[in-house]
Amino acid sequence: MKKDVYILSGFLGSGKTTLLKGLLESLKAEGTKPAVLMNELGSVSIDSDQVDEDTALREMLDGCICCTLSDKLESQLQDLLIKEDFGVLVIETTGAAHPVEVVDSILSPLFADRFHFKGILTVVDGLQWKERGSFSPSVLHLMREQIRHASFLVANKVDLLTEMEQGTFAYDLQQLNPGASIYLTSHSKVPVGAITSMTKKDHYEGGQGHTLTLQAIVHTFEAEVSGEDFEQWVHAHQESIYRMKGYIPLQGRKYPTLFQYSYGMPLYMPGDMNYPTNFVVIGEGMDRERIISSLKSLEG
Ligand SMILES: Nc1nc2c(ncn2[C@@H]2O[C@H](COP(=O)(O)OP(=O)(O)OP(=O)(O)O)[C@@H](O)[C@H]2O)c(=O)[nH]1
Repeated sequence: MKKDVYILSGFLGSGKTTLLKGLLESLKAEGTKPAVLMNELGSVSIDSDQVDEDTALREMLDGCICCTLSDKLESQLQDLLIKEDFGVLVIETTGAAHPVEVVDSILSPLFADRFHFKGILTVVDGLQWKERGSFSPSVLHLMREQIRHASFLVANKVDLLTEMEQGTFAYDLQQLNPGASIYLTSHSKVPVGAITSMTKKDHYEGGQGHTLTLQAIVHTFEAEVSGEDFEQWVHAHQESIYRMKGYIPLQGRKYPTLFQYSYGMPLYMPGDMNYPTNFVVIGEGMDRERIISSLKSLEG
């Protein structure tokens, strides 16, 4: 059975670890075995003490999961799958991470049959939000991105806001991400059922084309495809697709070819094994059925 994966995002100090602790307790109380992958920017882990010993934990220290550690993330995920018994995986990103880059690894063709990506939970600190004018434009941009891509928003630290400020806070978040569920909380207290039932709001599978909504589509090639046809397909779709990756069974090659595409750059790497021929595309405003049928039509 596929394991559910949640990505925990939110700016530094917003209340992610506080949310994680509560979430782990609630999952265990309802009989689900969680595992945690924790990323911290520093070389020493601080938050891992918050996870009890009977929860499988992997840590990625001294760098950000979304850039320098992205290869390591894949190996940590493999390791968890091989060695640990769990039903749900929670990945806590650093406050500086762009969550979409992490989604990218989860949606790796390697894990298409193993993980079910449930969505991004973003914790927002109400006080930080109120005083966001004091942050640099790049930090502000990151905060907005973390909010925009969430399936579920935890509007935290409302104990530090007046009622009027709480209303403005919720309104601002709704404006930035109208598709997300929003919970006003203090100490990140969210009922676990609200989180586990957020699948239907999951933007990453079968999204309905909201302009700010990212979708991921997975296609498994059932037959070989011509390299030339595939190249043309990529060219024709680069407007709406940000990221593509997967193992393509190209004609004339013994093993599927690893294909990577990001920011307009395609890259082909000859394969050396019979990897599953899963192909993942991530973009906005894509027509899922057309994408799948056009990929199928490449199979000769
Ligand atoms: N007043 C108040 N404090 C809170 C609330 N939620 C969390 N805190 C405190 O805020 C601090 C940061 O909380 P964490 O849960 O560690 O935040 P984080 O997002 O994991 O922090 P980083 O890992 O550094 O990014 C801690 O001291 C918490 O006790 C809240 O709702 N109200």
